[in-house]
Amino acid sequence: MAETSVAPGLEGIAATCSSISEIDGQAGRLSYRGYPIDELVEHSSFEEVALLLLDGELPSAEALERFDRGLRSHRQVKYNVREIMKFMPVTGHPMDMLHCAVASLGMFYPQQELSDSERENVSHLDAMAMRIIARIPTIVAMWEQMRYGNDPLPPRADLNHAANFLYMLTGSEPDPLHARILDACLILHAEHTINASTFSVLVTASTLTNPYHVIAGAIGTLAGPLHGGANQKVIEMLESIGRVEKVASFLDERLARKEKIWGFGHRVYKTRDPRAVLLMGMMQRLAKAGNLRHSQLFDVALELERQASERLGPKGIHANVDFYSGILYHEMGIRSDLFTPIFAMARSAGWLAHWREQLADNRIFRPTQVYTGAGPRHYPRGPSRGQNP
Ligand SMILES: CC(=O)SCCNC(=O)CCNC(=O)[C@H](O)C(C)(C)COP(=O)(O)OP(=O)(O)OC[C@H]1O[C@@H](n2cnc3c(N)ncnc32)[C@H](O)[C@@H]1OP(=O)(O)O
Ligand SMILES: O=C([O-])CC(=O)C(=O)O
Repeated sequence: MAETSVAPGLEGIAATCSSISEIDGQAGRLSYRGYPIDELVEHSSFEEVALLLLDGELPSAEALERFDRGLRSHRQVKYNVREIMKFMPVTGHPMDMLHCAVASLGMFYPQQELSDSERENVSHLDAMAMRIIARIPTIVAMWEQMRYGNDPLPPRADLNHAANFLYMLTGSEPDPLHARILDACLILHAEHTINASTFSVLVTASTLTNPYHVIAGAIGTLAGPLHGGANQKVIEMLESIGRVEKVASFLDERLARKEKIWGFGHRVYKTRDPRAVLLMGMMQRLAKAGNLRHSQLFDVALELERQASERLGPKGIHANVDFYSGILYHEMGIRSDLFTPIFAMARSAGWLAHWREQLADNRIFRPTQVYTGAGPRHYPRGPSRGQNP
C-alpha cells in the first residue's frame, strides 16, 4: 500500500487555484486581483475593493454606484434577528454573537442548498453576498448598543460603509479622519488568500450549503487567537506591559516560557507584513497631527516591535496585521472585544469572493488521513458490558 504523508497545518500544500489575491511572503507584498494594497488603500474605498474582489475587475462608476446603493439599502436587519439577539447573554463575546446572528440569517432567507441554476446565476449570488456584507456591521453595532441597554440606531443611508458603522456604534457622526482610517483598515483586512477562515469557507461552500453557514463558519474560525482573535490579544498585551521600560522584561519572561508574542509571526510572511507597515504609518500620521489619545500605548507598541523584531526577526518572525490594527481602533474609542468582529466585517468581502470562486468550479473537499488508532479488536462481553437492555 502506498504510504500517505501528512503536512501538519497543510503548510505549503495548495488547496485550490485562485485569482483573488496574491502574497509574496519574502518581499512582503500583497495584491488583490493584481492591484497592490498600498495603492488600493490610497486611492480606493472598501466598497470598491469589495466589488473588485467579488467581480475580478475594478467596477465602472455606474457599477460601483449600484453596488454602493445596494449595500446602503440592505443594512437594516430584520426585527426578528434583533429579537434573537435579545436572548443572547450580554457577557458573551461579540464574535460568538456574530457567529449565531449570521447563521440565523439563513432562517429568514431560506436557501438550504444551491441548485445548479442558482449557482450559475451571478446576480442571485451577488444579492446574497451584498446582503451579508451590508448586514454584518449593523449586527455588530446593534450588539454594542443592546449589550449596554440601549436601543440600536437605525443605519444612515447618507453615510458610507465605514462612517455608518462608526455612527451606529457610537451614536454620533464620526470624525472624518477616523472614518477614513477605518475605511483603510477594512480594505487592508478584506482578503488574504487561503488563510484558516478562508479555507473553512472553501470546505463549507463545497457542500453547496447556504452562504450564511459558510460565513458563520468562517467567523467562528477567525475568532481564534492564532488568527483574527490576535488583534484583541495584542491590545491586552500592550496594556499589561503599560510602559516602554517594561518591554524588555516582558519579552524576556514571555520568550523564556516559550509563549508567543501576539501580533507576531505569520505562516506566509517571513518579513514585516505589509499591512502592519501601513497600519503603523496611519498611527504615526495621527501622532504627527497631535491627535493621539493613547500615545503611551503606541510608544509601547513601537518599542515592543523594535525589540521583538531584533530577537525574533532572524527566525523570520515579524509584526503581522493584528499588531497595529487594535491600537488604531482603540484610538477611535472602540472596545477591544469588537476588534475581531471588525476584522470579520472586512474579511466577509474576501470570504464571499472565495465562496463564489469555489462554486464556479466545485468539488466537495474530502481529504484523507493516516490512521494511528488501535488495530482490529472485538467488543468485550461480560456481566457489565455487551448486554443490550
Ligand atoms: C490575521 C492573522 O491570522 S495573522 C496571525 C495572527 N496570530 C498571532 O499573532 C498569534 C501569534 N502567532 C502565531 O501563533 C504564529 O506565528 C502563527 C499562528 C501566526 C503562524 O503559525 P505557524 O506558521 O504554524 O508557525 P509556528 O507556530 O509553528 O511557529 C514556528 C516557530 O516560530 C515561533 N513563533 C511563531 N510565532 C511566534 C510568536 N508570535 N512569538 C514567538 N515565537 C513565535 C514558534 O514558537 C516556533 O518556534 P520553534 O520552531 O522554536 O518551535
Ligand atoms: O493569511 C493568514 O494566514 C492569516 C490571515 O488571514 C491574514 O494574515 O490576514
